[in-house]
Amino acid sequence: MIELLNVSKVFGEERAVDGISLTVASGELCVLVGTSGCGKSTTLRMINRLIEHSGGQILIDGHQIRSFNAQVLRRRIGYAIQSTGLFPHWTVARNIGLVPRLLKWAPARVEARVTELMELLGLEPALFADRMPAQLSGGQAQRVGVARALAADPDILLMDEPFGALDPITRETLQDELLRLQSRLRKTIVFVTHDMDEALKLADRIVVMQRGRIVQQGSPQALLRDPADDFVESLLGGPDRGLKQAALTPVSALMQAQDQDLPMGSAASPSVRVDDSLRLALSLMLWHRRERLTVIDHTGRPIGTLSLHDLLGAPQ
Ligand SMILES: Nc1ncnc2c1ncn2[C@@H]1O[C@H](COP(=O)(O)OP(=O)(O)OP(=O)(O)O)[C@@H](O)[C@H]1O
Repeated sequence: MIELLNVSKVFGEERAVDGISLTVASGELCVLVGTSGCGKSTTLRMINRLIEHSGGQILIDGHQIRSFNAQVLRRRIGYAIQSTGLFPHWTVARNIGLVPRLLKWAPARVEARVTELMELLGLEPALFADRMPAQLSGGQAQRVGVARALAADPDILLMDEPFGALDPITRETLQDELLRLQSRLRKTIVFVTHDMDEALKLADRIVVMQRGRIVQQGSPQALLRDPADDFVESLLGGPDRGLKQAALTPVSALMQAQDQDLPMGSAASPSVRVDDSLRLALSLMLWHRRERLTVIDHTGRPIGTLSLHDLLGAPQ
């Protein structure tokens, strides 16, 4: 668990972070979001003491971070950044094994861990272990950066715009992989982005910052339902909010199950999977000009229907 209690950071005359309080529970994925210069990266970097806080307290599992040696603390916390920070003259394998080597793991254990992580991140070891960072695409380099952050199996992961420089498709793939990894590893993650769609997709909890302060925090659904002010509402996309909310809700939330003896779509009627989003369902209705879709399970078996009427009746 990470706790920030009334934390500030002053650079010269500027209060980059101005008295923020925040608790990130174990296993939670917390996303800090806000416009450029609002203090997101500074907040993140205070947690692993790359930047020392000027006021307040930061605790990890109940202990003040200042009670730890800064280097020891940093080796306990994974850190992935947009520019990857890979050493250009080291191979991929050597880059990933950095922290375990610093922790003096036996070479065979480091090697096994590097191979395990490369497989976990979809980087075939035989193909990539001996490559240099310059021989990687942006997406592959980001995977290496994430693998390196996970190398010593830290409980806490700090991620600063890790997918920021990627094309939308690669970015989405890596977001999906992060969610898949997180469902398995349950790390405590603080993730910084200025992209609200990324925040809505990834976060258990979103923390919106503005000029060094927290203006709102809550689940993606809670923010969409009830933005605290015009700033949060505009970050959330203003009138696009309805679609963003639909993107977060699965078809299963509103479908009418078949066993309720409701009229099914015809065999030729367009179908949507039960775990697809309501946004996709709406898009299919618009595309096919139909007010009703057949809902199928992952085997393709029809299990219910979803109508436009059901969609419009969705609770806010
Ligand atoms: N080392 C530093 N020295 C002086 N001022 C700094 C330093 N680091 C950050 N700042 C200032 O602190 C403020 C917050 O910066 P920070 O990098 O935390 O913002 P951010 O929300 O992460 O922005 P971005 O999305 O553009 O990265 C900015 O005004 C920045 O200029």
